[in-house]
Amino acid sequence: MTDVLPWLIPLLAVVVLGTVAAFLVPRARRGAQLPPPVDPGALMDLAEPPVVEPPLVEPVETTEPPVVEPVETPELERPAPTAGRLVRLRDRLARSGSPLGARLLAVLSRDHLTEDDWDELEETLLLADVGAGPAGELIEALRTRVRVEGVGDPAAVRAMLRDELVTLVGPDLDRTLHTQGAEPGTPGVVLVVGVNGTGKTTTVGKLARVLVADGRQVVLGAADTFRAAAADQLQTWGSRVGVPTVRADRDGADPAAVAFDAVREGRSDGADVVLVDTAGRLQNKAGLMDELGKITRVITREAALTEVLLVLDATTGQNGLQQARVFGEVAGVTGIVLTKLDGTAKGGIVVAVQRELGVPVKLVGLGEGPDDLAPFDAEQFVDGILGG
Ligand SMILES: Nc1nc2c(ncn2[C@@H]2O[C@H](COP(=O)(O)OP(=O)(O)OP(=O)(O)O)[C@@H](O)[C@H]2O)c(=O)[nH]1
Repeated sequence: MTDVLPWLIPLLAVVVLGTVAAFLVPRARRGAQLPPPVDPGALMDLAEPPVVEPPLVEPVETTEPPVVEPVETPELERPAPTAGRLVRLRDRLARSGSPLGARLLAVLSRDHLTEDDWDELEETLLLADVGAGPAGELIEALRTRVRVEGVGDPAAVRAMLRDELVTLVGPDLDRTLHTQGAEPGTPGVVLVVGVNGTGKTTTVGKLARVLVADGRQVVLGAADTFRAAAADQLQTWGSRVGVPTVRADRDGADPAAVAFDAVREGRSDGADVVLVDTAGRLQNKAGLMDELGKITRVITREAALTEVLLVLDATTGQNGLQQARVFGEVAGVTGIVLTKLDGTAKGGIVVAVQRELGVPVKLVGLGEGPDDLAPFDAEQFVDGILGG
């Protein structure tokens, strides 16, 4: 036994070591296997949402100072003189195809006027928006004169019709635009109101030119803070003739505050007239109409309102009368501006609206050109309609 021991011990050691190795090597191989790849989506579901760092914004190095473009001062325009504007523009009335004059003359020139002829005359007047009352009055006046004077040569018929139309339009109405300050040291203040799109901003711009042409110093107030582009539009009108515009520093600002600032600015600048443009409003929108009342009240803290102009679109016909009525109540309208008379055969609205409101038409818009606004005059207007 002792002889076997010296080689038996190493043999046992080899056997033990082999067994241990056989056991350990496969485990080591398994442990070395990589776990299957982890789906990042699955982790995202379980883990806290990652904190997303904002991307680093590289500071932009400016090597050159920014280029400041010089502000170009536009060359000031010289508006057309006020006198004679309606004469200059009156062919627009005739050209706009105002068939009123031509048709009235054609019927009146017939040899023997029958009842049908008189009906036709009345219908022509109604189609031109003269209104039933004034149309009836005109027919009566013409009937009387035809009975007395007879229907003679075309020139006499024309003169007769002209007379009666001028009477209907109102040659004696005071159409003065009140732009003188109510007290010494205060500017005249003209507030311009009306429904959307009738031409208020355009009218304020054109009116500024009329006043500049007459040598007056004007300030504009952009109290239409409702339509974003209105203040820009107004400012453009003003800058063309060197007239400053007071405007809000943000959209939707309080229009009464802008109106107030404009009047204050006009006063401190020693301006002659402040023209205040307002947002278009529907006559049935109570909030906007209240706002108009507020604008009026606030302005008068600084200076008296000398004129409230209601801008009416002549092409809207009888609908304009309804507007006129409501604005008359809320804003105390003192004068009417009839725009777009160049685009309508409904010149008779001049008569109808004056009757409806008891307020004279003071200005008429006869085109989109900057000087296509004219002080209204009954005789020149009728001559325009009759194409004479
Ligand atoms: N043909 C013609 N177009 C006119 C006349 N007056 C104004 N317009 C046009 O009418 C459109 C509306 O004019 P605006 O001055 O913007 O009207 P607004 O009343 O200020 O409009 P809101 O601010 O939206 O209420 C413009 O395209 C003007 O050029 C006119 O006498 N004749």
